[in-house]
Amino acid sequence: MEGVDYLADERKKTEFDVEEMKIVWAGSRHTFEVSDRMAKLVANDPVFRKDDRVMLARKDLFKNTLRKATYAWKRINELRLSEEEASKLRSFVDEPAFTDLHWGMFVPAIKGQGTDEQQKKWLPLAYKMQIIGCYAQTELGHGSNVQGLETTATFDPQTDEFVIHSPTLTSSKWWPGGLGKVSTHGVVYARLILDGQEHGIHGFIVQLRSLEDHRPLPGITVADIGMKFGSGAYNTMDNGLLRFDHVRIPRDQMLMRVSQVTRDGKIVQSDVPRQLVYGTMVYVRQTIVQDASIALSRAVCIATRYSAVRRQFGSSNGGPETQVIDYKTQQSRLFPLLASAYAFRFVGEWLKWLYTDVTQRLQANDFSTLPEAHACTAGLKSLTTSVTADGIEESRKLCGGHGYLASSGLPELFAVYVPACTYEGDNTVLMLQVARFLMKTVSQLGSGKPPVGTISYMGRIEQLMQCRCAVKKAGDWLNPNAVLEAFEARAARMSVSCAQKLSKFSNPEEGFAELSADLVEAAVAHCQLIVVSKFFEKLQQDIPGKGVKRQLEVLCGVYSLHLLHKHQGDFLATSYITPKQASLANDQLRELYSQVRPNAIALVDAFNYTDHYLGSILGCYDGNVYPKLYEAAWRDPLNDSVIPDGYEQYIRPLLKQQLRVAKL
Ligand SMILES: Cc1cc2nc3c(=O)[nH]c(=O)nc-3n(C[C@H](O)[C@H](O)[C@H](O)COP(=O)(O)OP(=O)(O)OC[C@H]3O[C@@H](n4cnc5c(N)ncnc54)[C@H](O)[C@@H]3O)c2cc1C
Repeated sequence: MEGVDYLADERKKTEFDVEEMKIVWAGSRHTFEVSDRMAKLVANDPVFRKDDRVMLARKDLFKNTLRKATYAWKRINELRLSEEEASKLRSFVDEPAFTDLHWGMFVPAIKGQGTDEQQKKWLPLAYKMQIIGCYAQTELGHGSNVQGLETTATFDPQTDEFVIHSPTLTSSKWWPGGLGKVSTHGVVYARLILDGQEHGIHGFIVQLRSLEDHRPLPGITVADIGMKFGSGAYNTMDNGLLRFDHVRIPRDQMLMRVSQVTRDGKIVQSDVPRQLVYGTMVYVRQTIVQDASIALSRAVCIATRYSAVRRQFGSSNGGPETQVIDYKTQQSRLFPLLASAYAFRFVGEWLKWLYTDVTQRLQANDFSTLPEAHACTAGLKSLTTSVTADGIEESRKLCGGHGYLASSGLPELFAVYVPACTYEGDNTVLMLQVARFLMKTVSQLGSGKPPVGTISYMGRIEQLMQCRCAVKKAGDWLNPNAVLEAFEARAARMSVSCAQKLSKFSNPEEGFAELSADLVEAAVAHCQLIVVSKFFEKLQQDIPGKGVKRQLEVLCGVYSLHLLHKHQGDFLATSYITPKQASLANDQLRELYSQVRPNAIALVDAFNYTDHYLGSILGCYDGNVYPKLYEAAWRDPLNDSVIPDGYEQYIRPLLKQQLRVAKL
């Protein structure tokens, strides 16, 4: 039945002001209004339809993406949208496309690494999309280890040019999004060679295709790298391969904000500090953390709504069966993910602030907080994307068999999201960077240089090594100080334990390699502490709206206590808590699940996602799941005919025992 809200009873149970929670989730009333307007604009425009995406063959899929991206650009111009509105509109189109790399990597690379003249020359062209750019760093044989890249940029003083060359097969650029079929230009990373001497990896703006007929320029071989994981998903993107055969570019196309090559082929450092480049990295990683909260909240919204619709067992006297959301096992899998989505939203918001703070400090030549900010963004990128990828898959399982249908939206969401664990830094490699920072911090304790920002708890190391948990009853775990101290003591003790083990090795690098798995665990503990503490900080703000703050307190409790329960081995092994206190934490966690239950639907409604954006029959707002699943099945191309194509050729000969004469 159209217009009936099958989740209305659930919505009546809500104990807080959902409209106010929408503002909290969006970050501000202004952001909420912009998002709401852009989401509806996209949802109501048939060009942005995406329910057929998983069934399209690659070429049709790609052409359709080109159409959507170009049409979106047309609408952005027609409606004179601001940068904020345009970026929201693109995100609600919800389809990976060359534009993501153009706006997300190519433009920021020129802004961050180009001189003022270079920015003046290239940015206006990029802003109007008169050129389309990609970010070409990774090679077939080299990804995480950027210093191992093989592409060369050799300066030719005779012609005042760089010669860009791919000396081996493994030096072929491999993966850059937008490169395969669309980009006209790329920021290409290559090994700088001056007078036979190597000078490290630098970025170069290289034109790849003709602006007249789109053909690759002489010396350039470029193509798509082929189908990727899943249907639809990231296959809308033309990730590409690229080889250079002695391609010449003018000297002024090396990005020279930090290092410059002079006319006579000398390298000089500009007065711009090298550390400025890290500012861009902090920016990109904070957007990844924001995206993690969005992807996780989408999956959780689908799983929560469907869990309230789906019923199994427990019928008495012919009454309805039990809603699966009422099973404690379902709650213990689902509600921590719901709480994580909110936790990541708030830590992402804080990272945005951190980026502004870092930028201002860099401009004032203050680099003191940079190592901490760098470690913190690397760690949070790694933590939030890993949890989100696993959380989307868990949400799929929470939807039982129907979660496996493409129309649930979850398989495609997983396939499109999971590479976030790899790009912009492999998650394990990033956690190892955090671990290095932690080990350095521990080694400097007592040197008179107090740890700052998210690592400042290490300044209280003596207290954190000795203190014991004071919890006596389950309710004591609601005290933020008790929870924070538990996470601080665990993180500090794990780091110190690693440092002690490391000190036994005569060669520290060998020790680091040997202990790397333990070091990653210590880094994860540190990053979980950051998320927990930022959630508590959020709760200290003035949060208006009936019952809104109360719900967030419950979610914060769920987030922290589920981590404590899941990692209780760490907390017990570091002797901060006793088995009895671990058990009390779990009792409190169960109690919190009961408090989330009546509000679960409203908590996912607060994300304010349109049915178009969710792209899931199981997650639709009205909960009218079954008729929609039934209708969707009939729309599958296999159901175009009752008798399938291939019946005469294969099924009939099989059934009639005529395989010897069949044309197979
Ligand atoms: C969808 C997608 C889009 C991409 N887009 C772009 C793009 O636009 N531009 C671009 O330049 N690149 C792009 N990339 C490439 C991406 O940045 C790299 O894949 C990424 O940096 C990881 O590098 P890798 O593939 O070499 O992995 P590897 O480093 O080879 O990882 C393989 C395994 O080795 C482990 N490992 C590696 N080093 C260490 C170590 N020191 N210690 C312990 N373990 C280690 C990793 O944890 C992993 O388990 C994209 C990749 C994907 C999947």
